Amino acid sequence: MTAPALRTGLIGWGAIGRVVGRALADGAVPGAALVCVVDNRPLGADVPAPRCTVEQALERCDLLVEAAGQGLVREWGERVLESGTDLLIASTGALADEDLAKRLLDAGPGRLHATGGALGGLDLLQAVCAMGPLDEVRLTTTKLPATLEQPWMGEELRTRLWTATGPVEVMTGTARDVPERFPRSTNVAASVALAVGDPGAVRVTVVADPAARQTSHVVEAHGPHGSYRFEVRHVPDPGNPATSGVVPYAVLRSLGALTGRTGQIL
Ligand SMILES: NC(=O)C1=CN([C@@H]2O[C@H](COP(=O)(O)OP(=O)(O)OC[C@H]3O[C@@H](n4cnc5c(N)ncnc54)[C@H](OP(=O)(O)O)[C@@H]3O)[C@@H](O)[C@H]2O)C=CC1
Ligand SMILES: O=C([O-])CC(=O)C(=O)O
Repeated sequence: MTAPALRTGLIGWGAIGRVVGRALADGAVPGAALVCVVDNRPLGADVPAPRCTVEQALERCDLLVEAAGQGLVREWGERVLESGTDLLIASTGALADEDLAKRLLDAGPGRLHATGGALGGLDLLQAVCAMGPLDEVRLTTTKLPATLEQPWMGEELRTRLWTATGPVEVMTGTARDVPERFPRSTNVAASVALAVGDPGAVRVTVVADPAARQTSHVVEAHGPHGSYRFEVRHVPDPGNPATSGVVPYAVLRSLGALTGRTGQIL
């Protein structure tokens, strides 16, 4: 007998959500059925499932997929999990707030999951950390300047960003502070932190490069058991260049793993 399809709700009908929603409606993930879509904005005529509120989605769904932003995770994360609904998040940067991360990891009976998103190698880093802590973990993220401009930036940094003719370092910090400063662009830093178990241990450099037609993320780590380097270069989503085009497909892969699809690399 086949198990009933996981009733899946999607929060965020943007660059990630549209691809995920349409693929789910086309049956791309056997075992997951798109039930509803939540977004602040009008969804347009071609949305493949009814629009609803987060409260309504909690009544209708077994699993909510967050592709909206860190604010959604902050505002709704605990309520979703306490209602018994599972939550798969793209906006891992919300977990840079260690109090929130602890509350979400302790909450239930719903389970919290994070997609690997734009990064690879997190599974291996997690396995390595099970042998003991790493000595050093670094992430260097390079993106187009326009995707990195933030309201908190002063005149000097803003000018440096916009007049750059080559790579410009915009911020160095840890996975504790960087994802909050670039909430739509550096969730990957918090994802590395989730894999290694310590946001303060992940040194992050954010670089703006006007020639960066591809977004790059380089993770470097070493410790007593070995050295690791993962480098990815992604074509950005054409509608939202802060997001790499691969991310919705990473979310679909995560959904395939959650539904227990056979042959998955876990
Ligand atoms: N882990 C990873 O590797 C990555 C993670 N991300 C995360 O995924 C998020 C979504 O990315 P993307 O699809 O490109 O973003 P988009 O801005 O293209 O789409 C997000 C959509 O969600 C809506 N939204 C935001 N907040 C809420 C809310 N509280 N309730 C309902 N709808 C809401 C937005 O509406 P409005 O604009 O009106 O708020 C917008 O329509 C990013 O903000 C980022 O945090 C992105 C890329 C990679
Ligand atoms: O899509 C990417 O390359 C990464 C990204 O925006 C994020 O981590 O928030």
